[in-house]
Amino acid sequence: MLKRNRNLSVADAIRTCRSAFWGIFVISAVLNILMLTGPIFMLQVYDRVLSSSSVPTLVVLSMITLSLYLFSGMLDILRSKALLRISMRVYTRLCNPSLRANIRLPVLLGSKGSGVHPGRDLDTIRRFLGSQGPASIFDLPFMPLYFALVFIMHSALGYLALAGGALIFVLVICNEFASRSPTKEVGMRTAAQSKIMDSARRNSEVVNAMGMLGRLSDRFSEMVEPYYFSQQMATDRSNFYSSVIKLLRMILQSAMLALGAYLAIKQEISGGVMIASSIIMARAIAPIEQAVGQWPSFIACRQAAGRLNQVLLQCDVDKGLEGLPLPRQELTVQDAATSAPGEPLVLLQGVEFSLQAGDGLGIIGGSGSGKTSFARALVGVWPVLKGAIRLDGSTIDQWSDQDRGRFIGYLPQDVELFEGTVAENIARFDKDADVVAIVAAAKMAGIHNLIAGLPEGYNTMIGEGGARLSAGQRQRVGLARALFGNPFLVVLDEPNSNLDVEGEQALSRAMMDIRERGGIVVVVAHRASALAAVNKVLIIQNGQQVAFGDKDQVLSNVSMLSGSQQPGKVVANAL
Ligand SMILES: Nc1ncnc2c1ncn2[C@@H]1O[C@H](COP(=O)(O)OP(=O)(O)OP(=O)(O)O)[C@@H](O)[C@H]1O
Repeated sequence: MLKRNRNLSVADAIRTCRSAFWGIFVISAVLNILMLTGPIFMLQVYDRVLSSSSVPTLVVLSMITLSLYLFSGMLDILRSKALLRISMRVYTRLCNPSLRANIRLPVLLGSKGSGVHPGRDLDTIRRFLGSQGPASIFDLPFMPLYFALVFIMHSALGYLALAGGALIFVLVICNEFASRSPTKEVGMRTAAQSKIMDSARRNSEVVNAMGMLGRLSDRFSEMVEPYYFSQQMATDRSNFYSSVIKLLRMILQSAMLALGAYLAIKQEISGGVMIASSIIMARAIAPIEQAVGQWPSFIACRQAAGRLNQVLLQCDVDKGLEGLPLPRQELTVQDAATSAPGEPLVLLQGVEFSLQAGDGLGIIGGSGSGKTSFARALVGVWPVLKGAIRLDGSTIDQWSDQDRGRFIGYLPQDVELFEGTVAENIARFDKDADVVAIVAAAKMAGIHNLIAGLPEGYNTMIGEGGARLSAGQRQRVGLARALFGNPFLVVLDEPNSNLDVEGEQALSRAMMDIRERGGIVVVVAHRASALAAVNKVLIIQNGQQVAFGDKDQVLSNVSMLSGSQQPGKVVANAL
């Protein structure tokens, strides 16, 4: 069945909790009605109990009030629990798309995406949704209820409450505008700081060996000051508005009491109404005050949601169709040009050739000529700006992510292994991988005996990035990973840079195996030995294709040009 994948947006994920949000809305409605328990109790005590001096009435009223308080306490706990569950559900729904976006970002945006952290943004959203922030937002729609009640008590009290409420509302809007940009700035600066931290940690050996610690710390310190400044500005502004609103609330409450007392003196309202209206007023303003307190996290959540949405949308590039037949016959490159993701500069262009099943291509060229760029375009991680790269007529992006992994094997220049066991790395972390296939890939890469000699064989943990293996071992595990599952197209970028003679022989054998089973192997080479198992050669210089054809012919042409009789030397010259 052909199926189109699509990333979930933050709104989609929140929408899946629609019924839970309705539940919270109903709980909030009941809670807000129950909030009137205190003022009504006070009203009754003043106007009924004191005037009648009836102790039984006081006891009954107290019992009812206590029950209502307990009930509202339970509802409050229920609402907090529901919010926590919603936050976890949204988090779980977006966890995988965010992780995928995180992995795709560098390939799509290059260095431009380095400040974007989908995981961190998702965490910000989760924390806000699980906090009391949404609860205070849910309380806001019930404010008119309190104002209406104050109006019912006396219109003068109602107008005063309304004027106070409007003033506070204006302050909330000012707070929103004042906090928006510093909060955004804080987010950006935090991301920049973690970037430095991450890169220093990743390159810790270089930093320690060459005494770069001090200089990196200085660089980090230079970033701390502006970070503190924006953080301080965001907090200062938010605190300022919270304090002003708090002050206003206190003034308003006393003003309500004063106006109530005046009206009571004039015998327009009772003493109970005077107290109750002041309490209701405080209750009406409480959600605004809470919302202002939660405002920085609300803005941070909204900005994180906006960023995450954009990233999820941008990374929704799995336009492939599941179930498209896998390629088996040919690779065609038509006047292809490529550049690094997110970079405008074209790094390689005018590449044109085609290979049939069973072919092996060696790519040679000087340093920085564009070989790796082409290898990346070939496996679909760098964009094809012009022309096309097709496998059996289809461009790589026409296959779904998952299917692509079934016909592409790639060994990058920096091998990039993952924390896990040798077997997991070879099997590309496929939990259902067949052990026989893992061992077959290892044997093909000539590393089976070496793995068997490790302390726990295939179950040996190799550490972060394969740190517990030697460079040559890493390269061969990477080769086995590229060969795993017998992919149709295997692209190897300088696979022999760390190999000994035995390793190079295993590599040549593996390349021959690929060709014999009807696959296509492409190898980027600096050393002539890597060309032993190929029948075609492509020469790239200065970001352009210089020659393509049968190995012997291309090498002898270059040989004639350079006047050398030895193909090995010719290759070296071509590099
Ligand atoms: N991520 C990147 N962003 C911008 N430019 C890049 C990026 N990666 C490589 N380049 C540039 O692209 C050009 C080709 O680089 P590439 O890595 O393809 O060369 P290469 O032929 O593989 O070199 P080498 O043999 O040294 O590995 C170089 O000029 C390099 O500076």
